[in-house]
Amino acid sequence: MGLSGISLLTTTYSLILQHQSLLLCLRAKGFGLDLKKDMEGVDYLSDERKKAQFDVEAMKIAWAGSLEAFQLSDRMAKLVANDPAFEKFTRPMLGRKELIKNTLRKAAHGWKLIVDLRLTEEEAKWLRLYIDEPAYTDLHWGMFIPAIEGQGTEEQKKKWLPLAKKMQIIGCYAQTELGHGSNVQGLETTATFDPQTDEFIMHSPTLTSSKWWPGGLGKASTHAVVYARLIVGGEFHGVHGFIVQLRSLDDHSPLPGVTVGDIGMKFGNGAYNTMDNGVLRFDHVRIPRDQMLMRVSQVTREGKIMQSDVPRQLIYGTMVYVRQTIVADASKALSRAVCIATRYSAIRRQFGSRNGGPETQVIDYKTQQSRLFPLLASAYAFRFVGEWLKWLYTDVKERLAANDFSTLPEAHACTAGLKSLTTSFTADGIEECRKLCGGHGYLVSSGLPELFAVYIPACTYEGDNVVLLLQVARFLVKTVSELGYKKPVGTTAYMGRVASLMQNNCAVQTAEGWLNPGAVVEAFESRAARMAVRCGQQLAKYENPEEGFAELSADLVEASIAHCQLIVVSKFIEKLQQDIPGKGVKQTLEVLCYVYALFLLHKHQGDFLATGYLTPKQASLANDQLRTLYSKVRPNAITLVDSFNYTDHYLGSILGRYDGNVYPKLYEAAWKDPLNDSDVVDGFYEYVQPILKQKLRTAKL
Ligand SMILES: CCCCCCC/C=C/C(=O)SCCNC(=O)CCNC(=O)[C@H](O)C(C)(C)COP(=O)(O)OP(=O)(O)OC[C@H]1O[C@@H](n2cnc3c(N)ncnc32)[C@H](O)[C@@H]1OP(=O)(O)O
Ligand SMILES: Cc1cc2nc3c(=O)[nH]c(=O)nc-3n(C[C@H](O)[C@H](O)[C@H](O)COP(=O)(O)OP(=O)(O)OC[C@H]3O[C@@H](n4cnc5c(N)ncnc54)[C@H](O)[C@@H]3O)c2cc1C
Repeated sequence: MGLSGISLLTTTYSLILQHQSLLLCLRAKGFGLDLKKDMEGVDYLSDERKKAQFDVEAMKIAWAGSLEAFQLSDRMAKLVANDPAFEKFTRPMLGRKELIKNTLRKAAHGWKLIVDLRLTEEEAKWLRLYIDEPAYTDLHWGMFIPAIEGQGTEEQKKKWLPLAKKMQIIGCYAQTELGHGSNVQGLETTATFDPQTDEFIMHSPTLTSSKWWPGGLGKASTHAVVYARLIVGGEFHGVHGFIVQLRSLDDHSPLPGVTVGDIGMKFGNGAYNTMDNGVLRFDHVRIPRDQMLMRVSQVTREGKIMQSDVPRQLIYGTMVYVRQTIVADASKALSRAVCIATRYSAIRRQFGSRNGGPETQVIDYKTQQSRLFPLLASAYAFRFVGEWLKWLYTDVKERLAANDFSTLPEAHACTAGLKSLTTSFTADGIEECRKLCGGHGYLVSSGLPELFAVYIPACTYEGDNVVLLLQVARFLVKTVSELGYKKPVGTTAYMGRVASLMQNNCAVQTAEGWLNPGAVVEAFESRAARMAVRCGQQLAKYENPEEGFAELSADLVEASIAHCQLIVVSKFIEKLQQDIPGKGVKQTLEVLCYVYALFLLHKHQGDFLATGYLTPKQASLANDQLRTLYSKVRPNAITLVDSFNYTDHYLGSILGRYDGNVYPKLYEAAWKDPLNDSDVVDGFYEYVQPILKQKLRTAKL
């Protein structure tokens, strides 16, 4: 089709949209327009794509981490996108029972592909990601298996892992209870050792001890790792994990003494309701002694407690692992929302038409850029910090295997803090992307409402974000208090220069002066160090440190955020010190890195000014530079989101379509809504017509 053909069609559509009643009339009379056929194959974003100042294919590899990682992810994305079994358009319209059945079907189809195509564990992980539907398999692979791997003995791993990895059993992670989630030491479920029979008796003594929330527990799991208070000889010996069979492997019915079910509907349509979060109660259920996970502590046949030289915190190890994966997931969720909002912002036009010419693309408004581009930069920042955190976790895991526990506190603080920082920002960022898309962003077909509904519990699960920042604060306060005699290392190494960070002030004199990694890092280090030291000084005024900690907790949370933002900024800058091939790739990433850092500096300028590191003039220069940076991002915006390499299936958004063919597809989708199956709505004759036909006798009307 030639250009004149396209413009003719576009004009026709706008006329149609303005005169919808006319179209309804045409439809009713059978004059249907084949919108799909007419607009297929046109790339409405091609002009935008031509503006790119970098090699998109090389950027895709930088985003994926390596050529191999890119190829693997791309293969799995296409495998899912081309398989009609993974259709998800109708998901938000399904009732709960249909929804769960549909999810079970997709999970079974996914497993069949994994087996038939002999996919590796890494490929299978990406396949599940692109299926893009929360399911019991997430918890089976993401928590049940890691819990056994991290807390089981060699013998236990040998017995349980092959069964789990062949999916001959399905497991979940049952820790949270109705009465306690954050406070793990407050759990009430008991596991009492019976020396007569060499068994543990699992019991739920109160209503509040009912397990509540575990994903996959409600309907799918046959087994669970259950966290319970270990009681031996009448004494409490801390909370431990136990492998407990819940349902029959023959007919899936709950075993005697086990009460289990789903906890009910959650926020949003579709969304996380594909997951069977469950409730579980035990009535004196007996399990063999060797089903307590015994890497940390062992209970002998005689009922003796033996401690290995492994710290008790390893019982929390699965959470450290999952928090690390959640940081990587934050960049995926944020980049997805940003991809939708960026493409749509280039298609959407409002105001500014001159001499009958086109209106302004909303992406060209500076306000739109100042809201959108920091989110784009954050998606890249989270991608790189996630990559680093994966490295840190792998390193810790190797050390733990060799009984070196020295880096565990740092790993705990980093995973807890970055999980909190990235999920809170991403949840807000998805909602901002919805607003950036105006009214159409509120349509389910934009993909944003479901993405938001699926994503927001990440601020709560795997540790409430405030509770986790308080864990970071404990770590920071400890680091500050030990400065006199212990050299801080890793992410707190900057505290070792606390004296100069407290004294030196920012030297930046011009807006260009902010384009200096050293100046940026020093600003973030000084702010974080000063906030942590200030908290330490305040705490010292309290006789009871716990009381002081509680009293100052809001300030401590802010100090933790400053520390975590410093980590993200530093890791982005470190990434740029590596060799990053491809024309213009490194330069474009540098722009994004400065956008990320200076956006944070602008947003939190109160901290930077209050700690005395910056003058108002320097803060204002940072903001001037930020405006210039937005202009540098603008020509690359579309190709920067193309570099995420998301298929239209994965994005699940009409507004974010690769070809930008938004209006015809939105229009087409509306007619697929079941409400439009008939012209006269079900219920009209019962409830609407009687009102229309009533003869009012009321005097006033
Ligand atoms: C791929 C999967 C898809 C994702 C789907 C999502 C599914 C969701 C699953 C879940 O939500 S599972 C349940 C998650 N639950 C939580 O995250 C609970 C949060 N609470 C806790 O982690 C702990 O209770 C607490 C807040 C850390 C407090 O624990 P406790 O009272 O025992 O400790 P403290 O006295 O505060 O600290 C003692 C000591 O231990 C250190 N520490 C705490 N946690 C860890 C850890 N995970 N690893 C290493 N070390 C840890 C802490 O720093 C203290 O150290 P010191 O100061 O004594 O040196
Ligand atoms: C979708 C979803 C899936 C989940 N999946 C699982 C699962 O598979 N397995 C599992 O075991 N659990 C699961 N959970 C449970 C989850 O881990 C807990 O909900 C989470 O740890 C938070 O605990 P809580 O609900 O007890 O919150 P609470 O601790 O009751 O938090 C309520 C409020 O109190 C505040 N607060 C609590 N303690 C403090 C404190 N010390 N200082 C200051 N403020 C505080 C919090 O900030 C929050 O604002 C899931 C939850 C959700 C929403």
